[in-house]
Parts: sequence; C-alpha cells; structure tokens
Amino acid sequence: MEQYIMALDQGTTSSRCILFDRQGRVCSVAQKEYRQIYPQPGWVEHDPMDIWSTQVGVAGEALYKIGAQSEQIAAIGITNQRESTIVWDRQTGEPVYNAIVWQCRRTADYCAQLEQDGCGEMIRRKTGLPIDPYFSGTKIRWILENVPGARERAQRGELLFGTVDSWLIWRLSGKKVHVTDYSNASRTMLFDIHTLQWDPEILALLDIPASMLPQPKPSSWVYGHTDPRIFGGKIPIAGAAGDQQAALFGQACFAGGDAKNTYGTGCFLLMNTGERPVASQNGLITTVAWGLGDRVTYALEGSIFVGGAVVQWLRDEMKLVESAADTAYFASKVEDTGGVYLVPAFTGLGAPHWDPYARGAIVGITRGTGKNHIIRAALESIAYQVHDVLQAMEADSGMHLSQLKVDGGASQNDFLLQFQADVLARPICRPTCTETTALGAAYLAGLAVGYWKNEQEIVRNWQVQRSFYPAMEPERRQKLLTGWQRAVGRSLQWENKQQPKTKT
Ligand SMILES: Nc1ncnc2c1ncn2[C@@H]1O[C@H](COP(=O)(O)OP(=O)(O)O)[C@@H](O)[C@H]1O
Ligand SMILES: O=P(O)(O)OC[C@H](O)CO
Repeated sequence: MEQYIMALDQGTTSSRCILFDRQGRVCSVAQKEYRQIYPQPGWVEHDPMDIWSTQVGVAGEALYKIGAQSEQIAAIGITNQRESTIVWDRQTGEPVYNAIVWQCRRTADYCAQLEQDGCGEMIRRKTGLPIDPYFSGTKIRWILENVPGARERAQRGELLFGTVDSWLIWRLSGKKVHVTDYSNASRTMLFDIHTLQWDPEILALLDIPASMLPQPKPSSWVYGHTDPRIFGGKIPIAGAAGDQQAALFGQACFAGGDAKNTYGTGCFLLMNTGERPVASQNGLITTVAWGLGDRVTYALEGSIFVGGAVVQWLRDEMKLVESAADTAYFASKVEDTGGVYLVPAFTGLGAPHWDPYARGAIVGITRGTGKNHIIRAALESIAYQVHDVLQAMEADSGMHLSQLKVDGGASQNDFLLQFQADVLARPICRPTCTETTALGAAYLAGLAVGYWKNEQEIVRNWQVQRSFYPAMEPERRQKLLTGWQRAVGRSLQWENKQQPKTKT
C-alpha cells in the first residue's frame, strides 16, 4: 500500500529526506550536514560523493525511523541546490572534479571577458540570465579547461555534466538515466528558456560539447525507477525542481503575481509570472518555475547569495552566538544597530547588483558599538536585501504584493520576520509547514503518479502559522533604507583592483 511520497532535498549545507502523506504532513525527517570546501578565498566546492552518500543515507534513515518499506513509497521527488556543477565519467561514475558550488566566484574574470566581448544581450535574451559566475555554464568550462585531460575526454563523449538533480537521478537509477528538469536547466546559462532546448550558439561560445548535457524534461514526470539495490524495491523517480522553484510550488503560488521568499543559506524571492517569461529591467532574472504536463510556468527571481549564511558566519567564524536561533534574542537586546550596517557580500552580490567583485563590509562602527549591534545588523542585512529585490520585482512586474509568504531555515527567526514586515511595510506570512522546498518536490512527484489529483488539493493543504504586521514609522524606515543603500555602495567592486568604483 503506497502511503508516502519521499522528497529528497539536497541543500547547500545539508541533505534532507522527508516522507509526506496525502495531507502534506511531515511523517519522517532525516538530515545530515556535509563538508564545505573553501580551497581559496571566493571559491566553494562540495565532494559529489558526499552529496550522494549523505542523500542516500538520510533517505534510508527516514524510512527506518517509521519502519517504512520501499513498497510504501508512491514516488520520489528531488529538489536541490541549483547551478552547482558536477562532471563525471559515464562509465565509472567517478566525478572528475569536486562540485563547483553556486556561490563560487572563480569564473568572475572570464564572465567579465564575455561581457566585454558583447555577449550579454544575446545570453540574457535566450537564457533570461545576466552573465555571472553563479550559473553553471562557466563552471563547466572551467573544469574542462583546468582538469588535465577533461576536454579531450568530454570531446570523446566520455564525460557527463549535471546539476545536483541530474547527478542524483543518474545514481538512483543505477547509472542509467541522464536527465534534468526545465527549472534546473534554466540555471545553467546554456538553456533557451523559450524553446526549452540547450542553445548551440552558447555551447559553441563556451566550448562545451552537447554530448555532456542531460535531457531536459518537465518537472513532474516519471524519469525512471530506483535501482532495487538502493531501497530494496523499484520506486518511480517522478519529480525534480530547483529548490527555489520547488518552494514556490510548495507554497501553492500557482497564480500569476503569487510570490514567496525563502530564507536559507541565501535568500530567493520568486514571483510566478504565468506562462509568459517576463524580461527584467531591474536586475532580476527570468527563470523557468516548472514544467507540468505540457504547460511551462515562468518566474521572476531575485537571488541573494548570503541570507542565513550570515548567521552561520556569526556563529562559526565570529563565535558571537552559540546557535542560529540565539541571534533573535541578542538582536532584540538593543533598540537599534547604533548606526551600524553589515553588508554580507561574502561571495559578491547577486540581484539586483550582480557584482562578483563586491565584498563584505561593516560600516558605521563607533566606540559604543557592541556585539549585539553587530548581530542585529547581520539580521537586518537579510531583510534589507529582500527589500531591494522586492522593489525591483514590483517595478518589473507592475504588481504590488499585498503580503509575502516566507519559508526556509531562517524564517524561524521572529525578530527577522518582524523587521522584514517593517522594512517592506506589509505583512509577512509564515505557513505551518516551512519545509516547502521538500513539499514542492513531493507535490511534483505525487502529481506525476496520481497520488495527488490536481493543484486545488495542494492549495487546500496550505495554512498560515503566523503573520507579522508592519509597525515602523515611515520616516524611520526611509532613514534606515537610505543608510543601507550607502553601505552597499561601499562594498561594490571591492575586489576589482583594476576599476575601483564606489557609489554613495
Ligand atoms: N533561528 C534562526 N535564525 C536565523 N537563521 C537561522 C535560524 N535557523 C536557521 N538559520 C539559518 O538558516 C540556514 C539554513 O536554512 P535551510 O533552509 O536549511 O538552508 P539550505 O537549504 O540553504 O541548506 C542557515 O544558514 C542558518 O544559519
Ligand atoms: O540550498 P539552498 O537552499 O541554499 O539554495 C541554493 C540555491 O538553489 C542557489 O541558487
């Protein structure tokens, strides 16, 4: 008897598995953090075998915790950190290099070169993306250029590329199925989001053989079945989506204009724009939200590289707090930051600035600045960044959001959500299930195998747990936002020794 849908949520800092029932309730969870590799300043890698072993390990653990068997799993849905790039040998399954993670800035100079060569307009028109090291395309090229023999092997058809969804599906299917879904493909900077095909002109420009690429498919689709040696039976692998798009689906944002913000390692604000890709004039990106049946839904996205990661930094590097949750307590011990701003541009800035050379800054420090001011400034920086992308999104879409749905690890922080409501001057709604990323992947898989019938069933499962209402004076809000903009100006182009540039 099929009782559950298994969602595999492969995130930047941990691999998670959740078993959901028909009401979208969490029945079992297992999670494991894994190693972050920082070989040089600005570089970030993961070991692809860590990704695989932790992910399959937590899946087994989630089954074991409730004594579930593979026959009780109706389908598996996969959701993943996006853009992170893995290249492996199609025969042996050996990765030729570590996964180059979405946050990694190593291809910044090559991206600047592409921009100088005048490729920006063509790439944005086809892919919906600005040229930036964030996306997979230049990361694949880096591997082919820098791993001895990789280019020749790729040209002989011996190597495969995949984002994390492809890597997991290929391994789960017993090294048989090499696919990706449209939402993940749309993060590679190689995919034409209008035709839903890999683009030959961009592939030629970056010198990437088409034979390496997975087959793009809808997000709700039976891609294949698990190798019975993994879970003891064959389970359909029936859904895949990038984690931010999956969260949009899990938040039941099905109508044009519906939006959510996820506070994970980064922060990602996505707005459903329906069956029409909307080109941004304000520093956002256009992305595929999902492919469902023969319909493709698009979204506008503001990608913020450092969200909850600034809290991790306070905890792990600065040792200012013992746990992420403590930040809410310390931040509320002071009235304000005493004029301090922290710009967490640790890996450059994404939307709306797209500056890979920006670096972190703490400004406005005085003799009276204390630990709690810095902690508060770190939390406030998350909310300010979300403010900037929401403003850009409303300008691009011509829509006004009456409220914002939120989710992700840092959405548990009540101080952050209250400050967010204050700087956005609108209510913030936190749902009962904040595991919306995994839930979205479960829904996509469940719809493909008939476990859920339609989107209405999903809308009925969504419930608000708590809303935060704005309570800040407009003058104070404006003053804080002006200070924030000045602080951001100090961090821009910091690492670009050739062209120093500051904005105030
Ligand atoms: N109570 C909290 N307050 C602030 N940040 C938090 C809190 N709980 C978790 N976080 C942050 O949320 C992030 C983890 O969220 P999660 O959604 O699991 O991220 P990811 O999927 O990117 O791994 C971490 O960066 C952590 O610092
Ligand atoms: O793994 P997360 O939740 O930090 O999400 C990362 C994004 O997918 C990067 O684009």
